[in-house]
Amino acid sequence: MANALRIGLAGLGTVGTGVIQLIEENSALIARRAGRPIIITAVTARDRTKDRGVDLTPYRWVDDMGELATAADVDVVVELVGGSDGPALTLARETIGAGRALVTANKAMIAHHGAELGALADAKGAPLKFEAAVAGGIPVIQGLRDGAAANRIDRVYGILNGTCNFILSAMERDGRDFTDVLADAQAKGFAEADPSFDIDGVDAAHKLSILASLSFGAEIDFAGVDIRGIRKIIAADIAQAQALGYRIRLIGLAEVDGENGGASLFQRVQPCLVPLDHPLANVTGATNAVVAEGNFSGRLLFQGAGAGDRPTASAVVADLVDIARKETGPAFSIPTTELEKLPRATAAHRINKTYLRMLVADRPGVLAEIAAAMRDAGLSIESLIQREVADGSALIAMVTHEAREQAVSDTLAALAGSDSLQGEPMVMHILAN
Ligand SMILES: NC(=O)C1=CN([C@@H]2O[C@H](COP(=O)(O)OP(=O)(O)OC[C@H]3O[C@@H](n4cnc5c(N)ncnc54)[C@H](O)[C@@H]3O)[C@@H](O)[C@H]2O)C=CC1
Ligand SMILES: N[C@@H](CC=O)C(=O)O
Ligand code: NA
Repeated sequence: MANALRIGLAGLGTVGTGVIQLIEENSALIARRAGRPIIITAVTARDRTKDRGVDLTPYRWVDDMGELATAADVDVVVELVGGSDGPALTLARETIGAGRALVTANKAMIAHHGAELGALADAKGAPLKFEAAVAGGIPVIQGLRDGAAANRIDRVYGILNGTCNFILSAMERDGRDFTDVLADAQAKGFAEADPSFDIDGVDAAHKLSILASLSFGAEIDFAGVDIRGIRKIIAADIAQAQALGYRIRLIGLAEVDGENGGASLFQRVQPCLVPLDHPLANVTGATNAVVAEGNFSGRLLFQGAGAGDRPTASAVVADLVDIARKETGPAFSIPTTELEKLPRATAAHRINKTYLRMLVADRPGVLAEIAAAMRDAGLSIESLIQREVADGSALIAMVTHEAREQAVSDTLAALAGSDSLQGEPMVMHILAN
């Protein structure tokens, strides 16, 4: 058998220890499929003495992470440290700069620096692979970059954050409290080091910007993602959504918009109401799902575990198998320097059905005031639930007919400052089938 592919592993947390376990447990199978053994030679993390439940004695411990970039006993660096900048980025630059392959699960780094790293990797002929960075164990990067390579894709969307999906589905199943479920997701290793990245939609936006680039051949534009997280969802939203025939999911959606004649890029992460008969409504727990619409393939649905040690390790090692087989090519779907810079699309013309939830003063005339604001903006109601929630307060939850986003903004602007409203209205779009 050919020479082993030798791995320098940076980061020994949830994903890093999963990679060690996978390479140990499936070594014979991996060697057969890769055409040569894949072995770990050197490892590094913050704390050498920590008990991680894996035996590190077969591997050379490296104190200075940067050493892996040029170490003589390393062919591929696997970066599982995290963080868009800092030591992960330095390691990535030095590794690729040295003409060496880099595998990473770091979506934050790819979303922010993918253009620079991809261009460097392409120029150096050094593989840069990041299957684990989007939707954990689901082979969606490979699916879009290779499997759907012959298609024009104009729309990609899905459930891209395991932590949020775990929280939303536990809240809907058990009526549990948000913070209580977040602690569970953290204990299972799903959440980011800073869980606000999950809850506030930033992690999903990192992934969406990478998916959009792969799907549309566009430059990554993370700063262009309109991001809303799940913090403002209350138990009543989940209950009302269910009563109206929906489930709430955090959805990332990217689309090539032709509204202004030329192509522009629309990217948004937001909680949406998903109709019960939509495939994404039944995606529960830390599962992710990505839908891509190819002009010849039709609708593709990728679904599987989006987070956690074993599924994420599966994606990391799949990248290593590709490198061992020398099946590489450019970092993105086309050479990085040829990715098109698409202008950002505006949203006012977009048409949605919309869920609006308002906490209001429970007194005569309030519903009429809301209805008048909606009428003036050209927004009509498809269904509505009103119930008293506390002395003097009522909750109104409604789904509108399809309307331009501008009509919803106009309605809310007309109601802003009204003393009938108690707190900010919650706005969520209905995901179209
Ligand atoms: N946990 C998950 O389910 C998934 C995580 N990812 C990504 O994988 C990467 C790793 O995530 P986890 O394993 O969950 O993180 P983690 O926090 O469990 O592990 C991070 C590891 O990096 C080491 N590290 C951090 N800063 C360091 C520094 N300055 N010097 C040396 N070592 C340092 C830590 O000691 C630890 O061993 C992140 O980029 C994350 O976004 C991607 C997909 C799924
Ligand atoms: N924190 C992320 C981990 C995987 O990317 C998530 O919850 O999806
Ligand atoms: Na993946």
